[in-house]
Amino acid sequence: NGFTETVPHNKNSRQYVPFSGISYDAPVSTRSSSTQTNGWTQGGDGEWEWEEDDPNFVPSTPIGNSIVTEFLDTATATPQLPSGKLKPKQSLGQNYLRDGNTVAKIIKAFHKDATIHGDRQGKPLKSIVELGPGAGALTDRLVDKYGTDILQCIEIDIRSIELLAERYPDLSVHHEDVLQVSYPEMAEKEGQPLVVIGNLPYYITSQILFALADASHYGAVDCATVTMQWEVAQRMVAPTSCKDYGILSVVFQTYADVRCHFKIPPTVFYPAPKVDSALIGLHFLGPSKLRDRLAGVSPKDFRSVVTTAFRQRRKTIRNTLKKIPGDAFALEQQLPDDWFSKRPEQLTPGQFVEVTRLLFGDIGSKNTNEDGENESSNTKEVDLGRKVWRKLKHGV
Ligand SMILES: C[S@@+](CC[C@H](N)C(=O)[O-])C[C@H]1O[C@@H](n2cnc3c(N)ncnc32)[C@H](O)[C@@H]1O
Repeated sequence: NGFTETVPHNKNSRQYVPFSGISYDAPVSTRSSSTQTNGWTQGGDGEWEWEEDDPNFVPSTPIGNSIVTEFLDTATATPQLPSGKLKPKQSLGQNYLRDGNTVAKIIKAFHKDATIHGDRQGKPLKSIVELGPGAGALTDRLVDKYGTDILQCIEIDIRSIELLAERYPDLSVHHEDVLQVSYPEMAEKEGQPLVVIGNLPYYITSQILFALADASHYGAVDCATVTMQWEVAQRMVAPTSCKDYGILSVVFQTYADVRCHFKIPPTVFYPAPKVDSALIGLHFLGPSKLRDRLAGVSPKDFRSVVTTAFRQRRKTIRNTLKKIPGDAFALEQQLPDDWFSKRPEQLTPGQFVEVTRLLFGDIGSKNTNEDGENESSNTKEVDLGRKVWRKLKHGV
């Protein structure tokens, strides 16, 4: 499929063509150059902290009723924030969309993602999930466009639940922590994969994305159109050998086709965050294509290799891989010499898959019964795992 790169017999003789599943709707004008800003911290080993999103994020504007009212006065054609009822809570990452044009652009991009891009072409649009509807900036447009029957929302803030219940009595809004949601169960109930949209709370962006990746093991989520910090978006789409290339790039470029729709300035949010944002479209491959792309390796093993490698960004692959228990002999014998001397950011997602395969073998080869016999040589039957990327404490 153009992604997996197998190691040739003569290990020094082959050209490796990096996979690129990335596309841009619009040219992306700037790349961040700083490694210290925008709410991401970089550890002493050079790796960005991806488990706890955005630890330093502080909304720039003090929060109060008067500001909400002022905003209502000045932004007539924009999403409505009911004065006094829904004061933004920084602790819940509440930066409401206040600009009608941006909402319209997001909905347009979502519609494309949900009906045209990836494998969605020709598939009916039947089950939309909005993450964090808040005061309903996106919800209003979604209800206008698709009605309440095929839309459901997940929101942790009871004030939003009450507000939306008043506004849309027929709309299903689950009062739930988005990190605890079981997407496979939701999709099973719906009888089809979900399409997801959300202006995400930035303090948990990558955890939400990792939960979606796990859900894709079960074909529970087809696509997601979501906002995130510009820096995080850059990491999602970064090509190999770029400074932003890291765990998020390798994982999501393996699991999905990733698209950066457009950049979003802070001014369209209330309160305005200190950072730019981006709208990203993800089309998950689903279990069958993902298994092909993973060339039979287990996502858990893949995770070990990728996270260990990027935890020691400065080290060469040879030194990093010493730390991973696995078939070091097979690796030493078969891995091309020039791969050993590379640093993790120089390995394509496909090369990470190949390194994992050499170290750990494929899922089918490990699936033995008590007598040591192979129970299933067909890797297509093997479960890819329910909690590989999301934290153990999250979800069921
Ligand atoms: C950036 S705001 C977006 C609000 C609205 N969709 C908009 O665009 O104006 C993020 C929303 O996610 C909600 N939220 C934060 N943490 C959440 C969680 N763990 N589970 C569910 N919703 C959460 C917040 O309450 C808030 O409504």
